[in-house]
Amino acid sequence: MKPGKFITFEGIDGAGKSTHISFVASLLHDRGHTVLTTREPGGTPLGEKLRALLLHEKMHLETEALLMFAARREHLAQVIEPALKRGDWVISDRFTDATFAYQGGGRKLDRRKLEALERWVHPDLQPDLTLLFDVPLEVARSRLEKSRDLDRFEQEQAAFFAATQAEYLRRASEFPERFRVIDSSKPISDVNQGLVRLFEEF
Ligand SMILES: Nc1ncnc2c1ncn2[C@@H]1O[C@H](COP(=O)(O)OP(=O)(O)O)[C@@H](O)[C@H]1O
Ligand SMILES: Cc1cn([C@H]2C[C@H](O)[C@@H](COP(=O)(O)OP(=O)(O)O)O2)c(=O)[nH]c1=O
Repeated sequence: MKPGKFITFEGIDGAGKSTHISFVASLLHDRGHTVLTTREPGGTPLGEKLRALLLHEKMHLETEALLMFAARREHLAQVIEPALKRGDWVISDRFTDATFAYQGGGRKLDRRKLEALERWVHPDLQPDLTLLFDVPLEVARSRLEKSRDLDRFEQEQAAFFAATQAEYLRRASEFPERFRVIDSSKPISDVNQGLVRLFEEF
């Protein structure tokens, strides 16, 4: 039983997740919720160390997937589960859908292995709502290049992001009850207005 709500933000790099997280957090805060925002990989001191390795060190694909779930295990135990039990609303910049999309879709790791890890690490928890920021690949790429130095994932080629995005969209149609796809090719103010409408019904 968890009195709080768990909301995740997903999308390929440059789709606009981080830009809209603080907007949604303040929207929910204004409605009287205590809101905790966090991110993956990361969200705990150990998780942030794993994040630095994941974003910058070369490693075997299965090591990558296992470390994503190791960081997630810690994140759930230290941050997400206690917050939801207290009744807080948790917003996470990425969660397990990202592992299915990047390690499964992008890097082609067998989905059954990821499903086994998911059953191990969080058998009874799924997000209440997942916002998938959807944007054409070229738009995401040009926003990224203008905004920051690129990490190990962001340096991948277009085919990798096409496969990652396709897996995100496949999951959105597999789990329509919790996914909402946001057209984030629109200007930031339009995306914000869409989010206001979406949260009126959530
Ligand atoms: N709807 C939008 N229109 C124009 N630029 C945007 C939009 N959303 C985000 N950006 C810009 O694109 C860049 C990447 O956005 P960011 O939120 O960091 O993406 P993500 O967290 O999904 O990787 C930032 O410079 C941000 O200001
Ligand atoms: C959570 C997660 C992230 N990632 C990748 C996607 C991103 O490229 C990277 C870091 O995510 P993110 O925090 O979105 O990067 P940034 O702060 O640069 O916007 O990690 C995976 O490959 N698998 C996962 O399970």
